Amino acid sequence: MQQACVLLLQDVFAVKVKRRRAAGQQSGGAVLGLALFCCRRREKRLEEDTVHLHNASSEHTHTWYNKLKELLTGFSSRPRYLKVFINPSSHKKEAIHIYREHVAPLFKMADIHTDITVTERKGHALSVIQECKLDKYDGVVCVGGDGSVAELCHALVLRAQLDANCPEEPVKAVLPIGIIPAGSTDVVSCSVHGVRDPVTATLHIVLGHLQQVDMCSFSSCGQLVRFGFSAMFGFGGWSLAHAEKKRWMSSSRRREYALVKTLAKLRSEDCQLSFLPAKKTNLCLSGHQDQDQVEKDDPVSEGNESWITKQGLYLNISVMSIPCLSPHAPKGLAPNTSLTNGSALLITVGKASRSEFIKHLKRYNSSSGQFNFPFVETHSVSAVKLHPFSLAGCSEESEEEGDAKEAPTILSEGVALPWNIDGELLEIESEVLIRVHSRLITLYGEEVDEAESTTSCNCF
Ligand SMILES: Nc1ncnc2c1ncn2[C@@H]1O[C@H](COP(=O)(O)OP(=O)(O)OP(=O)(O)O)[C@@H](O)[C@H]1O
Repeated sequence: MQQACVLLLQDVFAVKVKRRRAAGQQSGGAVLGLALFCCRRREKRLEEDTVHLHNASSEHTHTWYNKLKELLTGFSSRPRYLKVFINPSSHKKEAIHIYREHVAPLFKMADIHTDITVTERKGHALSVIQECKLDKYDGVVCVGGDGSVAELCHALVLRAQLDANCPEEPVKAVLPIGIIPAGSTDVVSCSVHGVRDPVTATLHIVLGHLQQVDMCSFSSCGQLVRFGFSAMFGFGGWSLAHAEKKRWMSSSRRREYALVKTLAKLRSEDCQLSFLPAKKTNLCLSGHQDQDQVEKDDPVSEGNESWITKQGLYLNISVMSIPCLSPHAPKGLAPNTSLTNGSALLITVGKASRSEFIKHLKRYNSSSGQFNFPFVETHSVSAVKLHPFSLAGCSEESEEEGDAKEAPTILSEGVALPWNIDGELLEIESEVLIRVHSRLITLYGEEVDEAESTTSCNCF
């Protein structure tokens, strides 16, 4: 006996008339009914499925076909024409293959037309976005890793700002972005899909699932550096700087090498850190406070803004406006950070011994508790100012346990320090101002609480 099932039209992305055809026959043939191409959910994964409706009457079949087509074109968020960027150099150089194999067939089935650019160098996508006519497209698709995604998101927001002739304030990007993961970590893709899966990502695009997402602006000396989702300073910046020197290694080996090297030369940065607590919810997930840090508890008002300022030695400072989920950190580098609440999670890691710091890092890979250390603080913020001093708590030479607690040594003035902004290395000399901008960009996907964990990090 056949089982009845319910298929929601919102999950259907194409309808075709089925005909009986002889081998090699291109057209005509007796009508057999309809095929509905739809999406099925398996936890966070979206999978393609087909439902067959049998009916030998050509008239009935075409009545159903025309009505279903009309209903499907009524979904206004579904794209018809997409600008696609493919980074052929991402991760294992599989982006073009991933696009051809998993993405293009679904776009074709859903009657989505594409205009494809295979990027040739860093900054290529940015220059195309700056010059092309955007209003003919319904969305942009990025096939690549986090660096490519960050470049495109930055490009679209910058373009919106230029088009609006509004240099002072960020302007919401006019086109949504679909992200087909082809990188090594893919935290932005994981944060809106919950899995690193090109089919899931494509089906979110095809079905027009739109998710608004907060972004940050990063500026220094009054100049915009870029728009992005996350930044790490200290351990995260140095680790990326070490990794970039070994581009010839595979990305997993490079990441492991950089982690080990940065841990061996664990250093803390002497900084003045100011932040603007997010309105209403100033989440302090751990509540722990480093006693050695000089803290001005009373907020200092600048205009209508009340900044809290601290000074001290930090092993790492992260600011993340999205949860940064990945298979390595299923709950995210910034767990419970909503994509749309207009705030970011500030995570500060103060002085700690190497073994304590490793314990903190390892907990990202398991379930929780990564903030339950006396040297870790978290705050929900809407802006952060980070002023590194030329004095740095530095233990570059020694590799003994507890190095990071040693006395600071003096670095020369004007030294540019590494920042990891969305996985891209930026070297910045002076104070950096980070502001969170609510719902600055729209991504194809949805809010998810946790990523599917397919790998475990064996770096330690
Ligand atoms: N043809 C190309 N050759 C070299 N670099 C490119 C090319 N096209 C784009 N890029 C640049 O490569 C950088 C990294 O790209 P991407 O993040 O996609 O790959 P990845 O670094 O291997 O992945 P992940 O960040 O996940 O490790 C981006 O800044 C992008 O601008």
